Amino acid sequence: MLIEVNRLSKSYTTFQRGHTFKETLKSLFHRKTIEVPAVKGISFQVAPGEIVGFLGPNGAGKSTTLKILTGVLHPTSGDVRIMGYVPWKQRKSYVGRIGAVFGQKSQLLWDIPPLDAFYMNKAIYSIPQDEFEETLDELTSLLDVHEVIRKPTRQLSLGERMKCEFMMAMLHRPQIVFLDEPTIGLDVIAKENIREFIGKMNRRGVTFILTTHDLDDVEQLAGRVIVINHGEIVFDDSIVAMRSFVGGGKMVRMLTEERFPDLNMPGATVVRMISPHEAEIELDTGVIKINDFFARMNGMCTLLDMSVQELPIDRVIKQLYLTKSP
Ligand SMILES: Nc1ncnc2c1ncn2[C@@H]1O[C@H](COP(=O)(O)OP(=O)(O)OP(=O)(O)O)[C@@H](O)[C@H]1O
Repeated sequence: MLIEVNRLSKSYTTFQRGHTFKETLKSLFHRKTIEVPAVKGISFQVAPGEIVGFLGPNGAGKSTTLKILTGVLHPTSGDVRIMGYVPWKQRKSYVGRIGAVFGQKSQLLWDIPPLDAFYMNKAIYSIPQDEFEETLDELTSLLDVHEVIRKPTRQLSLGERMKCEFMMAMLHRPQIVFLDEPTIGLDVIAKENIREFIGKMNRRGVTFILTTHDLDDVEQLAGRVIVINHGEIVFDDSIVAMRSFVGGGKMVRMLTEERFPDLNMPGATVVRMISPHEAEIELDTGVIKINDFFARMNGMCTLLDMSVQELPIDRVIKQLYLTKSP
C-alpha cells in the first residue's frame, strides 16, 4: 500500500475564554485549557494510482488529516506510513516525494513570475537541469501557460494562478499529490482545465488525495470517496455506492406562473423559496418518481421552467448521516 493510516487521532489544545468581560479578564490570569478532538482514530489505506476524495462538512477534520499526511502537523496518536515514511518525522526527505496544492494558500510569490518561483523549487528539491527542463516544457504545454508563467503572479487570474500552483507542486515529479480545495473559486472552464490535468497526471501513475466541497470534483475524478464527520470516517467507497447508499435524491428547481403551490406530497420537500413563484424542491425518488412528481405538479399549476440536478454534496452527506444513525 502507498498510504497506510492506522487509528490516527489529533486533538488541539486551546484556551477557554470567558463569555463576560469579568470571565475574560479572569481567564487572562487563570488559563484553563480545553482539548478539541479534531480527528478521532481514523484508519484507511490508499493504493498507488488511486484518486481519493475526502469529503465532509466544515470542521469535520479534513484539513487536519491532510496536514498530518503532508507532515505539517504531528498527530496526538496513531500511525501513518506513506511510501515507507512517517511524514512528520522524516519531513525533509518525505516532502521531496510528495506535492501539495492548497486552494486557499499560494506557494508562488506575489511579485515575481511563476517561472522564477519554479527555478527556486528546482534549487530546493535539487532537480537536475535536464529533468527540470523536460518537466517544465511538458507541464507548460499540458496546461497551456507559455505566456502566463512569465507574468508577475499578482497579474494572473485565479485560474491561471491555480495552473501555476499545480506546476509548482509537480515539477519534482511527486508520486503523491495532496490537494485541499483545488478548484475553489474557479469558473467552470478553469475547473474543467484543472480536472483534466489531474486526470492526465493520474493516468501517468500519480496518486491524488483531495478535499473538496465540490461534488463535481469527486464525480469527475475520484474513484473513491472517504466521508468524514466529527473526526470519524462514516463512509469509504465509490461515489456510485454513496449515492445508492443514501437512495436516489434529486434537487428540482421550478418556476410557476401562479404563486408556487403548497406541496403536500410525501417525498417532495421545498427546501428554498427563491421567489413567490420559484422554489427548490428536494425529491426522494425512492418515495415519489420524478415522472409522478411532474404529473402532479402539472395538475396543480402552470410550469414555466424547471431543472433537475443531483443533490448537492452537503445534502447527500446529511442523508448519509441520517441513514447511518441508529
Ligand atoms: N489550530 C487549531 N486550534 C484549535 N482547533 C482547531 C485548529 N484547527 C482546527 N481546529 C478545529 O478542529 C476541527 C477540525 O477542523 P478542520 O480544519 O480539520 O476541518 P475541515 O474538515 O478541514 O473543515 P473545512 O471544510 O471548514 O475546512 C474543527 O472543530 C476546528 O475548529
